[in-house]
Amino acid sequence: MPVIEVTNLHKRYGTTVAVDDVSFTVEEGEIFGILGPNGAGKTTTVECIEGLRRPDSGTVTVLGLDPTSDRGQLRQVVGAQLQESELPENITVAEAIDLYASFYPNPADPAELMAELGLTEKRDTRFEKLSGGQKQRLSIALALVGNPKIAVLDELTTGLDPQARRDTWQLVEKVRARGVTIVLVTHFMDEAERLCDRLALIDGGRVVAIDSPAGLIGRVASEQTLRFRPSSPLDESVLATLPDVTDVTRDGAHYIVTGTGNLPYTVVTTLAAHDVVAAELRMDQASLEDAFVALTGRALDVEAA
Ligand SMILES: Nc1ncnc2c1ncn2[C@@H]1O[C@H](COP(=O)(O)OP(=O)(O)OP(=O)(O)O)[C@@H](O)[C@H]1O
Repeated sequence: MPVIEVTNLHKRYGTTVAVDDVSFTVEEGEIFGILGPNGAGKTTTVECIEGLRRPDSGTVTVLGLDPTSDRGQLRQVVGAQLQESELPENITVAEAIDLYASFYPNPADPAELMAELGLTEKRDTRFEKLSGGQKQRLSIALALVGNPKIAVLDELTTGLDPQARRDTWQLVEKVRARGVTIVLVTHFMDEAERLCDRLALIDGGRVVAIDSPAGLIGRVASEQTLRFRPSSPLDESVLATLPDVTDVTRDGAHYIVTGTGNLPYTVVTTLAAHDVVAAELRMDQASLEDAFVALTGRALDVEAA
């Protein structure tokens, strides 16, 4: 059953159309990504879901509520990550969590939440002294302190180093494992590919496609390429006649095999049957980025990365 339904959402700021026509549904328990370049309308869309902005037309329903008219009820069930500027610099981690817990009738246990988010050691540290990753973890804690059914996470890992990004991704998976539905706004392909069950590609205020990451990739490229150096000479026709193989070419000592299906398995087992080992084996597969370029006709602008 969908927990969020967005239908023909349209929102403009003066003459700027931020969201032209966006429709999607989010199912209970999934991580739903909203992926698109800067200015695509992602934040405006989730702000309409959070009741922070009123759509000019179209409808948004969240757990049966209208986010604008039922904002009070909505805040009890939707946890939003707060912007950094919303916290005073000298508040400590524990004070911030206690403060936000006081807004809710059935808040999470602050000590448990801090432990789960790896913040226990930082409980008495002031906000301004936290690292980027720690601030991010605190903002996730504040989004979860009300025990929401839905958490909206916007640009979660922007500005974080690679390790902190991976830690944050694990955290998001832990949150989902608790049964929280997650709406994740991002312009990072790897993040979307790793975390999202389904995602909406948004460009210019419109939905370009909605699918699983694998489904989106599969729409634009069903072929894979294997490159390797055979450990002993091999007749190309042995590979070229395999059912999954569409093409075999040579690049010096290397073979480049293109095909579909379970290509690596087919090729490696065939080589083994001829006592040949594939040395320096590398596989190239289309990525979400390739899918984005193919579906929108342009590369993702990552200036804010
Ligand atoms: N408060 C505002 N007033 C005027 N224009 C705005 C406002 N907020 C957003 N916009 C414009 O609306 C368009 C969509 O912005 P939005 O922030 O929703 O996109 P986004 O996909 O979240 O982008 P980003 O990844 O850069 O945050 C942009 O052209 C932006 O400049």
